[in-house]
Amino acid sequence: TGSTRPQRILRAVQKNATRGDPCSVVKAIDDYCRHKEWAMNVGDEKGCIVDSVVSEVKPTAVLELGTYCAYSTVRIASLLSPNAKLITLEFNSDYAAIAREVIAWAGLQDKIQLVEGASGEWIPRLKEEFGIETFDLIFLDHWKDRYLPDTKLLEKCGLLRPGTVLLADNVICPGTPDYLDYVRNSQQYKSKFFKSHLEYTQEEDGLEKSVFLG
Ligand SMILES: O=C(NCCCCCn1ccc2cnccc21)c1cc(-c2ccc(F)cc2)cc(O)c1O
Ligand SMILES: [Mg+2]
Repeated sequence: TGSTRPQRILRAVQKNATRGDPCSVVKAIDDYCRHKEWAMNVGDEKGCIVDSVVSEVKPTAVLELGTYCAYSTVRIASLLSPNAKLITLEFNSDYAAIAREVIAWAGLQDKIQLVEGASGEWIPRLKEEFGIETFDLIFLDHWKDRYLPDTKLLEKCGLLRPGTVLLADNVICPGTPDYLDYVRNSQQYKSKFFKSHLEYTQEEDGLEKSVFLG
């Protein structure tokens, strides 16, 4: 049996990136996925928008929903202050295993906690299991039909505070219409769309940045 796409991405990182150098890990994945085979990383174009939001928010507590091969995990964590922490949730255990190796190659295992499981099951447990009060930044990049229910669950669990930023990938492609409708029409959010393209393609996509107002 052959290798999987995540395994080939990890191999490209181990071949082309420098241990302990997150930027080289990000570049190795982008080069592989742009020139060899497409994969659902947020990618370099949308990644620059993610970078600018992280730099503006300066979060100390970050939640990522959807790790995949840890491309955005590494990209975000590399911008965090020394005491900041990132919790990333991955449902697929094969993806999680690869992600752990990519995170280790980047040398970011002390900043990142990878949790395996479903958002609906884990969000209610985050406060107790990880001593989290509220998150400063949440990156939504998991099942597109879970963005809205999980946002409501995060509200219900008291994991948002006035000023918490939700940054959502793929709001155009594959699309998250019910989530967009909610954050753009709710009095509890100030929402802004960042037009971009689907990773490594010319297809339209974008990120939605929504500030929770409380
Ligand atoms: O599906 C996408 N991502 C989600 C993957 C599965 C997440 C599973 N998961 C992880 C944590 C977690 C916690 N709870 C429950 C489930 C959970 C995705 C797809 C495309 C895409 C694909 C084909 C195409 F033609 C165009 C676009 C592009 C993207 O950028 C994407 O992100
Ligand atoms: Mg995505």
